[in-house]
Amino acid sequence: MNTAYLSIGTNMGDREEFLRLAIGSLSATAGIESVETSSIYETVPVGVTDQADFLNIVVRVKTVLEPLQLLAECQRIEQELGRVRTIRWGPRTADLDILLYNTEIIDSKTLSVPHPRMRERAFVLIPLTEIAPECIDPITGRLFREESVMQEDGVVLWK
Ligand SMILES: Nc1nc2nc(S)n(CCO)c2c(=O)[nH]1
Repeated sequence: MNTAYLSIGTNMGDREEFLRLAIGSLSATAGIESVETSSIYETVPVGVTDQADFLNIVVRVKTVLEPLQLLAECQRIEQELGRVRTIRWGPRTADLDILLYNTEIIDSKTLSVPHPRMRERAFVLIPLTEIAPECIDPITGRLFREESVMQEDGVVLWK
């Protein structure tokens, strides 16, 4: 059994409903045995800042799926929830990013793990360290909570 961490973000429509649907779809996916979720955080947009605030969570999944199979399922769920890739970094109904897969380091055209921008994203680090405070960066060998500067501004507990 493998352990993967995913970041889920949404800033369009009924944001909480999109999170609920994304979690439900993950739980119903063949090969995903369990889904544990962090609290929900409301977060200011990073990247393209003139857009609506996001709701973000991090989930821990136990899965027999290989990394690229898990990626395909995340992309399927994004499509199911109406993700239209128009403006890069723009608004989205649901964005599912693979953060970590066991302690693997993957660097391919289609998938980079650990997620290359996760260390600079408080909207990832805060929910990640909530559900996995002992999570270690497979590249540096250090705890994410210690190695990453977590600018907590812009990330507020929603529920
Ligand atoms: N706060 C926040 N900013 C973001 N910018 C992008 S792109 N995204 C989508 C995830 O890559 C987000 C997000 O999920 N949350």
